[in-house]
Amino acid sequence: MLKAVHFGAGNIGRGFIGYLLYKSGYEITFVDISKELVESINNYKRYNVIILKDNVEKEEVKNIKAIHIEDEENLSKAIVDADIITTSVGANNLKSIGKKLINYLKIRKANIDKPLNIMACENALFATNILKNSILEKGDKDFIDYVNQKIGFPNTAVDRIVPNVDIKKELPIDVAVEDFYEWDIEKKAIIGDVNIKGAELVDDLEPYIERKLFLLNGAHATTAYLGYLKGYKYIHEAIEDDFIRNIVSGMQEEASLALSRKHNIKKDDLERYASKVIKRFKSPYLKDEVVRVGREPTRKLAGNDRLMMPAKLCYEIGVMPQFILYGIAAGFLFNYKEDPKACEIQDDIRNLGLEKTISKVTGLEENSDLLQEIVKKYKELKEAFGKR
Ligand SMILES: NC(=O)C1=CN([C@@H]2O[C@H](COP(=O)(O)OP(=O)(O)OC[C@H]3O[C@@H](n4cnc5c(N)ncnc54)[C@H](O)[C@@H]3O)[C@@H](O)[C@H]2O)C=CC1
Ligand SMILES: O=P(O)(O)OC[C@H]1O[C@](O)(CO)[C@@H](O)[C@@H]1O
Repeated sequence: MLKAVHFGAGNIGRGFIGYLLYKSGYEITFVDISKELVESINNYKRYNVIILKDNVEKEEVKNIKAIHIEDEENLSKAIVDADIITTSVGANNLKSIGKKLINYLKIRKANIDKPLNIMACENALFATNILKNSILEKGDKDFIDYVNQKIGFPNTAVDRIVPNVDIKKELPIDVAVEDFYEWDIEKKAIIGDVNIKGAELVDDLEPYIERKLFLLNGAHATTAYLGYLKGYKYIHEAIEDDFIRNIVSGMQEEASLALSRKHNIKKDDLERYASKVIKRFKSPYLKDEVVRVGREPTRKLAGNDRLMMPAKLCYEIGVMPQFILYGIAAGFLFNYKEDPKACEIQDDIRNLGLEKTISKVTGLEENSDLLQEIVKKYKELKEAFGKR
């Protein structure tokens, strides 16, 4: 049986990547930092994926086990035997995974000679490259040659909304997911074969990653930050608010203009994709909390992420992205106390001032047009809704 090692046994790990790997005939070894989650997986040796729609479906995932990230002996064995390694740990945790993989890949090099593909499945542009660079950065020539010849590092775009929804579960590790999913994998970077049911191998991945990161994740973050500001708990409630939906659709139009210019994608293809995303947000089954979708705002408001990237692309073609900037401004008003990164931004606004904080998070110059527009929109939104 084909063997997969997956780092990050969370929502996406179990609800999407693990689900499709199992359906493709892989035996899955999950690796996680949570001892409780590792014990739970080894205790039950299976879990259910609950597909949230009008007639809820349940699909079982079996042939699984789990290893704790510090269990060096078993992790080493799993890496040596693996046919595929995937991650869904959060883009900010990729570098630490890469560093851990170095020694295990050196042991693999000395013991086995079969192709291996490593794929990061994160909401970030070219996340697999981040992982690959952290594996190679201190390597000697022999190791670098081995990695470049024997290991494929395809980038991916992963899309399935997997909320932390509170529903009746048979097992504590069951996971509830939206009905939709899309997994695009960079064909040219694969070594040997990767056959995953439901995943699509694409020649040019960049348009897929940027379309998803801007039109889904960017729209999602905009809905989340404005929804939080107006006191909504769930995405499906916030997207029904006309003021919010108007800004979200406007930001999708701006991002679509940038995408169509950069990747020569037909406008009506992007419009169809964008309106399907809004329909997905409206699903009342997901009960997706705005504070999950808006989590870690320092990452989501950063210069290389889902809002600033399309904003800069618009500005470069002479368009001031008014709606995208409302989403970014709302992100700086996201003062959710349970989110350490949201608290970091609010502390900085108090200590450094608004303009310095926006510059620190987004990478924009303080005197830039985009930053000054964000400041204006921040003040407008705060005046109108900032009572929280
Ligand atoms: N939840 C969703 O709807 C989607 C999430 N994603 C992306 O998938 C990734 C994971 O997201 P979720 O599954 O929602 O988060 P999650 O928090 O449910 O799962 C992350 C898992 O990774 C584990 N983890 C964290 N650092 C680790 C490390 N250094 N070593 C091993 N395990 C580690 C955590 O213990 C947790 O179990 C993120 O990059 C996210 O952006 C992508 C598409 C959809
Ligand atoms: O996982 P992140 O990047 O923190 O943000 C959550 C986003 O990812 C998604 O899981 C979809 O990719 C959505 O739930 C949301 O847009």
